Amino acid sequence: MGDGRMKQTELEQIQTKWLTEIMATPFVQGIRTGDLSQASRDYYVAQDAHYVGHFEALLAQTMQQLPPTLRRRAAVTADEADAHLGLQPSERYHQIDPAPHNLAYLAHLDQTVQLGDPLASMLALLPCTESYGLIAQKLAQAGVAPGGYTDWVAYYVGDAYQSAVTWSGATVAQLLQQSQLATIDYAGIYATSYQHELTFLQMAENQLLNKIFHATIKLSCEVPVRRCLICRL
Ligand SMILES: Cc1ncc(CN)c(N)n1
Repeated sequence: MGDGRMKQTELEQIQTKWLTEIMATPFVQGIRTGDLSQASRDYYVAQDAHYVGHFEALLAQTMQQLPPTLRRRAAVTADEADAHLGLQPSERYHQIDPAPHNLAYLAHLDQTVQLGDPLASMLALLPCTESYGLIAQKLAQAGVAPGGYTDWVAYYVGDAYQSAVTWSGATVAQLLQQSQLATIDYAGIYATSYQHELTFLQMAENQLLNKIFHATIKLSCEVPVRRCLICRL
């Protein structure tokens, strides 16, 4: 019989379920094969540059909620610019605004961190940190094709990133051990972040959307009042 508190195994089941779907997305597979359009990479990097900046601020807030013994000694921030460069974005990405799915993910993280409960905050942030560490390890194991985005994979399998993954997992494990019966839906918070991670990657390689944006961009050259909602061109 369980004691009503959340278990590590419950987290592992959630992680396995979502990671399987994440690995199957065309964007993740495109990183391995090199089959990603410029539009997809620009779109992803624009979204992620916005996301990472906000994530780092929320991680810094979470750090203040942790007992001092659990705080990370290494620098908290890593802007992931090298990972973005690894996807070879064009200058156009600077003109792409944050999309609703990105803002919805950040709103979930923000609302959770504002609860002020360190375990809830860490569980909301964990899918972000751990999923990319795992994605990159799996891609490296599968073997990145000659035209694939090896620098992106190298960034996330690198020691600096993997040590952040290890710290995040170990901190959650410690907080779980100390946790009392709670009214907060910890598993739900963690699963919701994973759902957002999947959507984020699905949106990055949405062929239909990319076609629409291209069509709109072409239109905007001739009819300036119609603008692409993403590029603002
Ligand atoms: C959306 C998202 N999730 C995770 C990561 C890896 N920190 C990222 N850069 N962006």
